[in-house]
Amino acid sequence: MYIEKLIFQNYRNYSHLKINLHPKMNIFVGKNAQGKTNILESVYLLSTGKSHRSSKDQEMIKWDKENAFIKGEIITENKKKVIEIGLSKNQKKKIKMNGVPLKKRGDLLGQVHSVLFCPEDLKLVKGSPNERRNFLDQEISNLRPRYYYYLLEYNKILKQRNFLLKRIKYKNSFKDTLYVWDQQLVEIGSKIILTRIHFLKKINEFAKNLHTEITNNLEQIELFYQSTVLSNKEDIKNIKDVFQEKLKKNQIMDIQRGTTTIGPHRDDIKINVNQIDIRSFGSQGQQRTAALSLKLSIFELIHLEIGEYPILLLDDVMSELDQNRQNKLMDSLKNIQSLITCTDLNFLKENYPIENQVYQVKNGQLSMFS
Ligand SMILES: Nc1ncnc2c1ncn2[C@@H]1O[C@H](COP(=O)(O)OP(=O)(O)OP(=O)(O)O)[C@@H](O)[C@H]1O
Repeated sequence: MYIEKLIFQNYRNYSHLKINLHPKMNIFVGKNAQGKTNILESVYLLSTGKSHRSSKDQEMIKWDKENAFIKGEIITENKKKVIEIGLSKNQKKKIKMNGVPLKKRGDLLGQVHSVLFCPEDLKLVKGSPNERRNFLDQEISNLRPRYYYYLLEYNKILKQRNFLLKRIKYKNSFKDTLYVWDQQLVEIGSKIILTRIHFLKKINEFAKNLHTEITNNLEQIELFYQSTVLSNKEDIKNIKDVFQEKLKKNQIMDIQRGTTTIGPHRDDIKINVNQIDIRSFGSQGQQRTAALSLKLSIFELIHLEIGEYPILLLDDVMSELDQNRQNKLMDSLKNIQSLITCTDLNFLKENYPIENQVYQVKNGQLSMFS
């Protein structure tokens, strides 16, 4: 799939922008803080309904304006999908697909696929378990939109259970109703755990091959789902039984702490390289390469599942790679659409055909690079 046209109004540092994108490589070059990442962010927004770096939609509205508008025309399976997003300082975000308003952000998931690589990806390996859970949840939701609704439901139940736990501390009779929330938590939480386990197994297969290729056979990667609801049998009934049992076992502790101490909201992904946990023991280079393998695996998995390559967004990553890895990456971009940001064009091989594909970005304005 590829994005054919992008239109902005009062989005970030852009007043107006209208560009036709190349179906293959598009390069955005410019100094720092000119608006290069903002372009990639808009494509991420059109595919997920949210920013990859701001939790508040309003932050994407141009500072002195009340509303922003972002529109993308995407070609997928030879059909055109038009996605429009309207942001407002005092209203909820509005999303339309082919002119029809979508009721929820979840309805947009699975329509347009993009994979973003950015310097912050290192957090995937180095950061807290929350980073890895969010990564997994986001990627699963894009490919299995129903999962997104499981998550919403789970978080709602979890909030209610935690609220009740805090009340039990002061009035013990509330304990009688705890089982209602436990049952619901187990029901939906087990589905989340099982979906994550299956998804991670698929990513693991891709990651193993990609990682040995990227590291010239020097390193082997292995991903494991680390669950607080440990269950050695990966079937739904078994996970439910263990989850229920553990909730009961941890009840006193949960009441004391006023929070639910086990469940998918506390799980993690373990990343081993050459059988060593690289979160704690890996070098920065190893961690970076592992993050790259993880993202590339998602890219391949999307291709396998939907039969089309997603749009690739590379935010300032070329400068992080050595010559060999840059060349490898450039070669793999031949048949897909990519949007690449950079501060110089040193990574381009001399004979690389880049006519009409390089834009100069300066203070929220685009011009063809000459
Ligand atoms: N809501 C907003 N309204 C107006 N300008 C904004 C808004 N949000 C961010 N900006 C501006 O956008 C610019 C940053 O854009 P962006 O993150 O795309 O930079 P960049 O070109 O990718 O830079 P770098 O190479 O440093 O990553 C900054 O000048 C910032 O002040």
